[in-house]
Amino acid sequence: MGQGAQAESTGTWYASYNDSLRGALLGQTWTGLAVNAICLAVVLVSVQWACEIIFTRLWRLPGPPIAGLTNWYRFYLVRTGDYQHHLKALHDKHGPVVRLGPNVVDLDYPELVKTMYGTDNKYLKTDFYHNNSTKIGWNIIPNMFSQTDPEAHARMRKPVAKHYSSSAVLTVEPLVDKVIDQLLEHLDERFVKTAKPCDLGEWIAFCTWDMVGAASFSEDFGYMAQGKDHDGTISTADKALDYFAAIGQMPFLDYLLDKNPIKRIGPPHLGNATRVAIEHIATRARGNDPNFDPKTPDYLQRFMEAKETHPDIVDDGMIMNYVFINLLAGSDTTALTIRAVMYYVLKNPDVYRKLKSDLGELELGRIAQYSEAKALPYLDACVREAIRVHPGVSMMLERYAPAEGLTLPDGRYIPPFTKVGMNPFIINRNPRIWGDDPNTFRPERWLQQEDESSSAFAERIKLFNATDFSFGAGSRMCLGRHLALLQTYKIVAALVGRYDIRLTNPDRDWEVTCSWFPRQKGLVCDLR
Ligand code: HEM
Repeated sequence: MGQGAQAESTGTWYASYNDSLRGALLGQTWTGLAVNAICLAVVLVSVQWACEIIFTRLWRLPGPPIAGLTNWYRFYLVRTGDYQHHLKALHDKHGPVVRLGPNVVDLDYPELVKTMYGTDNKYLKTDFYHNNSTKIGWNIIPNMFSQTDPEAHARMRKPVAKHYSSSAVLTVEPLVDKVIDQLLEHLDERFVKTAKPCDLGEWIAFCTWDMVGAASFSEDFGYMAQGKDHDGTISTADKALDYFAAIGQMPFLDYLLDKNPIKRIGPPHLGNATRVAIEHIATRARGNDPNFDPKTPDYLQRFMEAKETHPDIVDDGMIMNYVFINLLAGSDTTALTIRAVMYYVLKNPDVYRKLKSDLGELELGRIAQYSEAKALPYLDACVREAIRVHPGVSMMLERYAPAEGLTLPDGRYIPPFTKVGMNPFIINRNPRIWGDDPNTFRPERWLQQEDESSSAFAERIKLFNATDFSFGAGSRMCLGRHLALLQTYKIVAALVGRYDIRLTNPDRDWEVTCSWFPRQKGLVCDLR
């Protein structure tokens, strides 16, 4: 090519490049619109970011410098699968206040539980919870867990709250008993008779999911019958909760991923569980549900009654929401709590011997009544201690600081609308409350010591109870805690009372991965 032709070609290319660039900058082409939108987004995010850094004055608070610049840091911590230990290490290094994001502070002040998680709704849930909303078509419907507006939340909670009280949960005890009975039969047949090692952790998950199905709509999901997660619901729920935990650190990402209106890039849906729930609601509404026995009302029945008594609040969508809360908030959390009790008891042979002899002496029968099991001080101590060292939610329960800000016990000030919170895993290890061995599983701490007066013991337990944060606190406290505890006490009593159980590999520690819930692997046991 001659020099003239080359210059002409370069000139043409330059002109066309110049045109598209101008077009892009003026927003006259699709590329231009996209470039402009991205630039605008970058500018807005940067301005917000700079304002947060400059005006919130949080830069004075301790924490990793990178956390002051971006939420990607806490997103990364959650994705490591070891969130709770990373956070504990940060608190050990920086003290009770750790800055986790540009506008996020994690606190370890048990004395502030009542202030921050009270019943006055001064500290509102943050947008961490938005992504837990139910998405139906284009509509995003907050459920009881994710609702951030206190009035709307109270309206949702009121029609069903009474059915989860400590006395009301006893009405579903017969449904729970049926499932525990099946668990024992399966363990006898599949593991005791064959002397094969049993992955007890897996069976506890099958059992709690079946139990939640039974308590919700009088029919289990068949996980124990099939001996596996036959429809993938359990693993899908795990994935969904891992997604919620990570995306909650940077909630806007949810609109680009799971709630993306053009192409959804989220965790898989709970297809089969949704189908089962809808089928049950439909057959119950038609009055031809073969599994339902009116003498033992289940939760679906209670929710349908709530539709009659509170027609302005409860419609079919809300019934679905209530059912899904039972499934999603109640199965994994309860399973990991039961596993935690079993693991710590089995890892500590003295504790195991003591619990077994206590249970043996009482002749509780094949399945103890909840009232009997709850009244056993050593079982109670084991359950409470396992929940303390291994709380089912090991994530910061995020709230916005109120308009007047928050003054910490040491005088430091947290400005309004900062995301503040406490994490049960950290609070449950605070040495000011739990003494000099907070990391040790020691059920005896819940019992009166030989040299301790009754009044001193009562004072100590009062302090423990006041800072007990494993189920949250105040008006947003866990709705299903009594249901979860009923299952936990009964199953642990049934397993330890009935079998001679040993860890197949007693020297091996289990693997725990934590995003929202600390999930465990490696509770493989020999049952006799
Ligand atoms: C051992 C098992 C469980 C643990 C450790 C647990 C833990 C928690 C925690 C820590 C919260 C407070 C979250 C926050 O304030 O940010 C919570 C809330 C909640 N939990 Fe549970 N939970 C368990 C079982 C259940 C069960 C069986 C249900 C079934 C109904 C349930 C339903 C709920 C609901 C509806 C809320 C939201 C309450 C509200 O905002 O009004 N949970 N849970």
